Amino acid sequence: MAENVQIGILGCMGRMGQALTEEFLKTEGVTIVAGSEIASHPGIGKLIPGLDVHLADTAEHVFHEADVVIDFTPPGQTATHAALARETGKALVVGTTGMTAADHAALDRAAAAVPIMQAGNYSLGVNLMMALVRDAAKRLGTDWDIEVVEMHHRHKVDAPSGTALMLGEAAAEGRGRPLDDVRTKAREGITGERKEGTIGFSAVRGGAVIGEHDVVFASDSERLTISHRAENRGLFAAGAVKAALWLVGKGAGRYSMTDVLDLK
Ligand SMILES: NC(=O)C1=CN([C@@H]2O[C@H](COP(=O)(O)OP(=O)(O)OC[C@H]3O[C@@H](n4cnc5c(N)ncnc54)[C@H](OP(=O)(O)O)[C@@H]3O)[C@@H](O)[C@H]2O)C=CC1
Ligand SMILES: O=C(O)C1=N[C@H](C(=O)O)C[C@H](O)C1
Repeated sequence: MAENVQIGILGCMGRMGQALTEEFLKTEGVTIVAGSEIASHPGIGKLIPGLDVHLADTAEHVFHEADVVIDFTPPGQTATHAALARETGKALVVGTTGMTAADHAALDRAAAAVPIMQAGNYSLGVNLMMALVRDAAKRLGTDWDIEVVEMHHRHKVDAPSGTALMLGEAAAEGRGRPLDDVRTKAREGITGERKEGTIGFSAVRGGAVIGEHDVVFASDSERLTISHRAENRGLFAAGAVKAALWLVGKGAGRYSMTDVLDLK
C-alpha cells in the first residue's frame, strides 16, 4: 500500500459522507485532502467539520487533489464522475445506487484506464448473503418463488435499493437466467397470478431505517428467508474505506466488494 493515501470525498456532508469522514479519521495511512458538496450547500468554502480542508463545490477539484475519490452522491452524477476519473487518472470508489445502464457503461469505459470499485452495498454481511442467495436459488427449483423485500429510511430516493438489485442478480445467476428476463417490478391492481421462475421486488420506505433486506424463497409447503439488517451507517463506511485502500496500486479494471473480501 502507498505511504499516505490522499482521499477525496464527493457528497462529503451527506449521511454517508459524514460516516466516511469519521471512518477515515480513525484509519492510519490516509489523509482526506478534499471534499465536495452541491454548489448551493451553505458550507461551501468553509472548513469541513473535523478537517483542515475547505468544502469544495466541484468534483473536478476533488479529482485534482486526491489519489482515490469516494463517491456517495445521490443518483445522477455517476457518469460525470466516471469520466473525471478517466481524465485525471484517479481511482474511484462508487457507493451511489439508483444507477442506470448508461452509468454502468461510463464506469466500464473508465475502468479501461483506471481502477474502479463499485458496490451497491459495502458490508461484509450483504456480500456474503449474495453467495448464500445464489446457492439457495441454484439448489431450489422454480417451484420456490423468490421475492426480494427491502426497507429504508424516508429520505431514500431510489427503489429498489442497490442491494436488492444485487441480491436479485445473485438469485437470477443461481438460476442461470439474466435478471432482466425474470424480474417482476412493483405490483399494483389486477396483476394476474405470479409467473413461475420470476423474481419479485418490494420496496418499503419509512422513518430512519438504515437498511433491511430479506430474500424470501417460498414453496407450497415451506418458506426460507435469508435476511440482513444494517445496524448503523458506519458499517458501510468501514467497508468503503477498506475498498478504497484495497484499490490503491491496482491496475485498470472494474472491481467489486467480492474482490476485496475474496468471496468469489
Ligand atoms: N453502497 C453502499 O454501501 C451504500 C450506498 N448508499 C448510497 O449512497 C448515496 C448517498 O446516500 P446518503 O449519504 O444517504 O445521501 P445524502 O443525501 O445524505 O448525501 C448525499 C450528499 O451529496 C450531496 N450532493 C448532491 N449532489 C452533489 C454533487 N453533484 N456533488 C457533491 N455532492 C452532492 C447532497 O446534497 P443535497 O442533499 O443538497 O442534494 C448530500 O449532501 C445513495 O445513492 C445511497 O443509496 C448509502 C449507504 C450505503
Ligand atoms: O440509501 C441508503 O441509505 C442505502 N443504500 C444502499 C442501497 O441502495 O442498497 C445500501 C444500504 O442499504 C443503505
